[in-house]
Amino acid sequence: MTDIQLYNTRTRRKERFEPLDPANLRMYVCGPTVYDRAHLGNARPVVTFDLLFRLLRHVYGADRVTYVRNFTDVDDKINAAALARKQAGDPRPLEELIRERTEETIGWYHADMDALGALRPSQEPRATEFIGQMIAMIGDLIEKGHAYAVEGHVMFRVRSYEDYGALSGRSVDDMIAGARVEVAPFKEDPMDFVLWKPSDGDLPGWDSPWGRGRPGWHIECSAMSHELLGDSFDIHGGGIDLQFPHHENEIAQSCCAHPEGGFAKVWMHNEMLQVEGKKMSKSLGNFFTVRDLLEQGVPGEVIRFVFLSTHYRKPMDWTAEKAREAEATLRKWRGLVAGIEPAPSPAPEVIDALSDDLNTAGAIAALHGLAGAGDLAGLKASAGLLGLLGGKMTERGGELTADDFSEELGKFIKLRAEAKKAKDYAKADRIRDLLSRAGFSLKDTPDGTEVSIDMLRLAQFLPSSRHGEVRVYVMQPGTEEYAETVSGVRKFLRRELSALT
Ligand SMILES: Nc1ncnc2c1ncn2[C@@H]1O[C@H](COP(=O)(O)OP(=O)(O)OP(=O)(O)O)[C@@H](O)[C@H]1O
Ligand SMILES: [Zn+2]
Repeated sequence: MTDIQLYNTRTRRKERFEPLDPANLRMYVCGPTVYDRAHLGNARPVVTFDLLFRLLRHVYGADRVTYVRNFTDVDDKINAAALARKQAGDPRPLEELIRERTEETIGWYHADMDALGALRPSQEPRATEFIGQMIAMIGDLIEKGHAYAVEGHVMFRVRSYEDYGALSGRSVDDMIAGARVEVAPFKEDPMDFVLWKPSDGDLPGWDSPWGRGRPGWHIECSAMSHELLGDSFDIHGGGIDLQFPHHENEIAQSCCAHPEGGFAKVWMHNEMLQVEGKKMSKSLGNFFTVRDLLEQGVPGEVIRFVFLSTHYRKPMDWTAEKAREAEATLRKWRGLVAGIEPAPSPAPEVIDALSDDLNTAGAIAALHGLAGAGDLAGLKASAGLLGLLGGKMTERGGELTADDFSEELGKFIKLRAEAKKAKDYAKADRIRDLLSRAGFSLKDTPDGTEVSIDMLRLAQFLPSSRHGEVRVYVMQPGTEEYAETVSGVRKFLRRELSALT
């Protein structure tokens, strides 16, 4: 059995990983609050823990690893986003706007993370589906003296848990000094944090022994991980920004509610994606989204490769130069392995590197070694373990060109020219607009009208879900999607043509 070493934030050293139950490995990773598109920083834990998931599946067996990553779909940021829409004049009830917002965001998240080659976790629980378990856990904490109800709130009594701060290696008093703790008159102690809070008006709320309200953020993860993974599980992950207070609070809640279990054995944290030395974050406004990059034509596989080039515990920047180098390497390797059957197993040096606390830079160096030595079957199998070179080619959009529709487009251009000549500018504009809806833009030049095609617009325009936003980047001539896209667009153009004439 391969020996896996992982750095445990809690003990602050690399440890030999020993599963609690080798037949049932369990990992929980804090997922996104679904109120907006994921920024590039949010993708870093996804790629990091996807890689760990793949490694564990390889070493222990694919059906022996359970990976849970939650969606936080009840949160004040979501409420604020929905409220903004309502204030902008949307007549629908807030509840409906909230649901629409979270559904939409989860769809975006899946599409973007799929594009990075991340496997879907085994389970993706939504907080709103586990409110009952949260209420039960909070009730239990009150009974055990670790929490108190006050003014419609339930607060966790931090001083009741002796080991509070162990994960960060700091005392409660140091943490108070360094943190922005919310002062509320009803708190027994400034460190106490919210387990439950009242909801008034049309804010989302559930009935509870403490009145109509909603859970605090931290209790969500404690309740969901307990429900799905039990009192003790192997690995808990997330970004280092969550270490305090979120993970300290999760530990306090879970260990006080279930003192018989050990909660998470290994704590793993990815470092931050930075912009000029600062964490990329929504609140600082220094972010761009995964979707922005995909739209610029950067293949998801390139984004993944750039992440993997830096060790997950080191801060990193995104640069266009890194993306260019990654793309050149991937293209070269794809050229080499085309048509080659992958070896039955990844190369030992690649497995060894990954097993050393996910030494991805070492693994990539080993891939270069395999390519250099001409071991192409080994290269293909080993790259697969890193989630690279698999499946379809992640080509830039653009294989599909306006030439594919030259017959139909020619007719539109002719009709538009005729309309202009007859001074029917409304009709000429209508033709331009309907083409632009499908992603075609027209440019008049002295030599005639040039047509260019915006792949993303085109993919979004097509109604079928097979043509989701991501697909377009993986479309190649000769594939089924390609043929479907061409015929879908052609149908639309013909229908509009016959309506015009
Ligand atoms: N710049 C970053 N680099 C790496 N990981 C990050 C970064 N920003 C957030 N994360 C991680 O992304 C995951 C999702 O976090 P969450 O949804 O709470 O982010 P957010 O609140 O939208 O982001 P922000 O911190 O920008 O407000 C968490 O695991 C978090 O640690
Ligand atoms: Zn969490």
